[in-house]
Amino acid sequence: MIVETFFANNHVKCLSNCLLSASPRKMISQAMTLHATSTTHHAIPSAATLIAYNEESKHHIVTLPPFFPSEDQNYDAYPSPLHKVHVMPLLTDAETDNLLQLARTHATENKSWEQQDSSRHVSYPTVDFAVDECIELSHYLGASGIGFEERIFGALSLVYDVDAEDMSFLDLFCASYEAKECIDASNESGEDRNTMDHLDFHRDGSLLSFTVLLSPLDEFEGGGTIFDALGDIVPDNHETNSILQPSGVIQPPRAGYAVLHSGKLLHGGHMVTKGQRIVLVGFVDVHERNMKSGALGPAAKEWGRNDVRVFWNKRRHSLLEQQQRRNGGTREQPEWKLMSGKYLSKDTEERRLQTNKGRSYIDSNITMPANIVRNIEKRAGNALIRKRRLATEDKLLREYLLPRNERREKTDKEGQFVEVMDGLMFE
Ligand SMILES: O=C(O)CCC(=O)C(=O)O
Ligand SMILES: [Fe+2]
Repeated sequence: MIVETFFANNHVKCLSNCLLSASPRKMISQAMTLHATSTTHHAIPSAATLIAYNEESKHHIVTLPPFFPSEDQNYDAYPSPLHKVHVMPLLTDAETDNLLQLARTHATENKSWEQQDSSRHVSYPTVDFAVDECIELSHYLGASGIGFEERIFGALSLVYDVDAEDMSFLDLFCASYEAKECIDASNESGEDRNTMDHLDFHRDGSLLSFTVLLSPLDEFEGGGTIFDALGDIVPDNHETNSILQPSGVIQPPRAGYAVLHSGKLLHGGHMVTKGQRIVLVGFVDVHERNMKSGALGPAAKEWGRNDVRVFWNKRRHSLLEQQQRRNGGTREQPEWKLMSGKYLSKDTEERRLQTNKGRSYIDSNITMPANIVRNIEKRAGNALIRKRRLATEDKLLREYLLPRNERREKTDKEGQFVEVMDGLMFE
């Protein structure tokens, strides 16, 4: 069923060209409403139905397809602002060049792009440096420079419907991806470099995130931000330079563009196969008054369960391979030794009780019954795991950001704190 709902429902505003120079307030007054059509049911939508584009503002909006059953009355808020990934011009060419120069100089002087930074990003160490480590870069981006914070918060505020004053940076850093060929070449010259050419799928700590491309597109191949939820979308044939590429990769059309998305989407840095891709990445925290409390916990728990299933699946495959090698190529069920009595059928349980060995005793020869193994395998299949993971993600995107009328009042905590500080300092 094709329905005109996507942007008509949410009145997603689109930034106009004045984004590059104007204040957020001016941008709001010039904002435009985009309309697009899309499917709301489960058939995989085509790229054309998911991408809306405004020629004047050069603003692309990609809406993630639904994965959570729409029949559930409690979760009909599809698509929410968080289902959208935005690609738009953010920096002028001159600003992009200046930033790239400053970043390159700092990285070279400090060897910042020669090792992975596991101190700031523990689980997914990226090759980067924090902007506040570089005074020149901080000044250039700051209020007396190009006013980057106001610009990016203004853009995020428009497209995600969150007040800019409720946003703060959790992190802002410059990352470098280098193709393997570069690494090999530099290792030949005796240097010990530990660079990255991609970033695995992950979720950021922040509700909102962005990546600004600093390198010109002709300086690298591959790259882009990859989204699990867009992995099934087949880009239209005639759209060879579409921003949406196969496997769910979003590639901005030129340097200076930003990709804005929710950090809670499963995403990564797509493999750079040639050259170097330099990006400015930001994690933006949003004040909790905007969020449904208790929504993230259950989602994270479910994702954790899925990770365990993925782990089990990997182990099963490696066991299968081992067994295949031993048995000369026959692909048989791996034999699972039972570690817990809970998988035993009643008969076996009775038999075990007769032998008076107690419930916790498992004979080292007892293997998991084949029908149970088949069941577990079915539940651990990669396709099913992905489907469940995406359904959980979709549900979170629908409920996490509260509608405006349900958001809690702004508290004046910061204001009071400043008053006390002033009192202490000036009395
Ligand atoms: O390189 C990109 O486009 C994504 C980077 C990212 O997801 C991150 O650094 O957390
Ligand atoms: Fe990320």
